[in-house]
Amino acid sequence: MVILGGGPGGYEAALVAAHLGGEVTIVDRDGLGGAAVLTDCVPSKTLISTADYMSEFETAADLGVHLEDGEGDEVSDAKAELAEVNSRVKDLAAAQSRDITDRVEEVGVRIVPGTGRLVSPSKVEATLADGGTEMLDADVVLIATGATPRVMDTAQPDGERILTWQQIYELDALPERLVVVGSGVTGAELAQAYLGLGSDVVLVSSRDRVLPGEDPDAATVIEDVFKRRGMEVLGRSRMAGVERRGDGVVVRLVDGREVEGSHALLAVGSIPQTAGMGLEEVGVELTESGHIAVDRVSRTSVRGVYAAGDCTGVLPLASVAAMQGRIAMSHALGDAVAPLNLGVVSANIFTDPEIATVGISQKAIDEGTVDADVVTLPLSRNPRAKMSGINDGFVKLFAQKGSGALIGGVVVAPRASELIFPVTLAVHHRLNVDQVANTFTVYPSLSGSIAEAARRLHSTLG
Ligand SMILES: Cc1cc2nc3c(=O)[nH]c(=O)nc-3n(C[C@H](O)[C@H](O)[C@H](O)COP(=O)(O)OP(=O)(O)OC[C@H]3O[C@@H](n4cnc5c(N)ncnc54)[C@H](O)[C@@H]3O)c2cc1C
Ligand SMILES: NC(=O)c1ccc[n+]([C@@H]2O[C@H](COP(=O)([O-])OP(=O)(O)OC[C@H]3O[C@@H](n4cnc5c(N)ncnc54)[C@H](O)[C@@H]3O)[C@@H](O)[C@H]2O)c1
Repeated sequence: MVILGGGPGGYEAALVAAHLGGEVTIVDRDGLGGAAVLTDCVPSKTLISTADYMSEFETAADLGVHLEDGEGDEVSDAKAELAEVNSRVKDLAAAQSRDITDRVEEVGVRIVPGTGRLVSPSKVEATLADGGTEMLDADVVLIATGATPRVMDTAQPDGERILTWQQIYELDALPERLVVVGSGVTGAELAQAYLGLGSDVVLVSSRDRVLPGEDPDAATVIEDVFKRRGMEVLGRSRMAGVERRGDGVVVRLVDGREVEGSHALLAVGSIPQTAGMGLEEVGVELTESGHIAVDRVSRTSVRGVYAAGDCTGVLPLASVAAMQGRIAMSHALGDAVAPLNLGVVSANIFTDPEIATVGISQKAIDEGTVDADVVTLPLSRNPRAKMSGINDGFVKLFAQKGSGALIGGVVVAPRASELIFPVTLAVHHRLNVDQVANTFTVYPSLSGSIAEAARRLHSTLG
């Protein structure tokens, strides 16, 4: 088995293939763990952990805690040393990459540092990082080369003041005024992170509201929190371009307005890394957007060539990339395999509060493609939330009409990423609302609201 790309799609596949007895080689350009570990998921969540920690100081007084400086004067703010924060982020990412390298090497996987391209369905040429090339024979090839930030001709990153999300960890001082362009998940998460760290932040959002692809109630909560904490959110504002001016940057909008800042962060989406790799020459079908077309067991249009992760555009999450990679290897090696089921994927947006989702969406219900009952409980009525000073957030559950099977849910809360698991378990195993409602929860706990929402849905049955 030859795997191109050592991100979650590639390395998780390698582990499964090795356990199933395959002889596995990974060709990887940037380091194991991929963009997920080195520049995207892991660094952003580590940065956000520092920002979250700092926002605890802002609400400390509400819980009766007053912070003093050395002279006994009350202070309400902590200060982030960005150089220290970024050095922790990069060390942590590098350590995680090393851990993954050790894990795959322990099970006998060979790692070839370099760039791979397909010569035929059974041959991969690796241009080696330390010079030269190597031809690798393969019974099975897995392409897991990920995606890279989309860059516009009129908005070229310079790595100093005009930055992609992969370049921000080189900053050694906090941007005074950061203009974040794009209010998808990447833009929203990082805009709030820098706000929490102490920057002035302007969020340029091309749509009516932030997080356009997400649950509208959840996005409304987040936009309100952003504004309340002092972020300037420019709705219906599309960037035309960005340039350096004096000591700062100017983001030009298509309607002629200009937004000035000390730095700009571009978060306007990603493009798949599928060009120049011999894919089309070998007959691998690409979609219009340049993604590799795959089925639910990760097969491409060419026998023996599989693809997983962001290069497929199925659902750009590390967890989905890993699952696609594992499925590909199990399928190729003849092990039992269940096709990918996107209906049970749980995802989380690491804003404060977090937004976690699983299963069907509010949009599917509103559009009439799913017939479901909905109950939403604000967290402000939950006893544990009151004790902890949590005012924003809710639990929303979707139950299939008639059967009462739980088919989806949204949790907006601190650590919603942890709270969504019982809902995911219920959706995955098609538990009905009564089974969830009659399960013990700790008193007092935020998860009590999940059981309570299920209890309310009981009244809609039959
Ligand atoms: C800012 C940000 C935050 C995110 N946060 C989360 C999160 O919290 N949770 C989550 O689930 N997802 C998150 N994601 C999404 C997640 O990072 C991706 O879905 C994930 O990285 C996809 O994994 P992958 O294996 O497909 O590719 P990648 O992680 O991109 O890895 C691909 C690897 O392939 C290598 N490569 C590319 N071309 C070649 C070639 N020709 N030859 C050899 N090697 C090659 C690259 O160097 C890289 O090492 C985030 C994304 C962004 C942008
Ligand atoms: N916590 C997580 O799991 C996490 C975090 C980040 C990203 N991701 C994954 O990556 C995917 C992509 O997210 P993303 O936010 O990087 O990209 P995206 O494509 O979802 O969002 C980009 C946003 O930029 C806007 N945009 C594009 N051009 C613009 C312009 N000229 N001016 C202003 N706005 C413009 C788009 O309208 C869009 O809303 C997510 O759907 C998610 O699957 C996951």
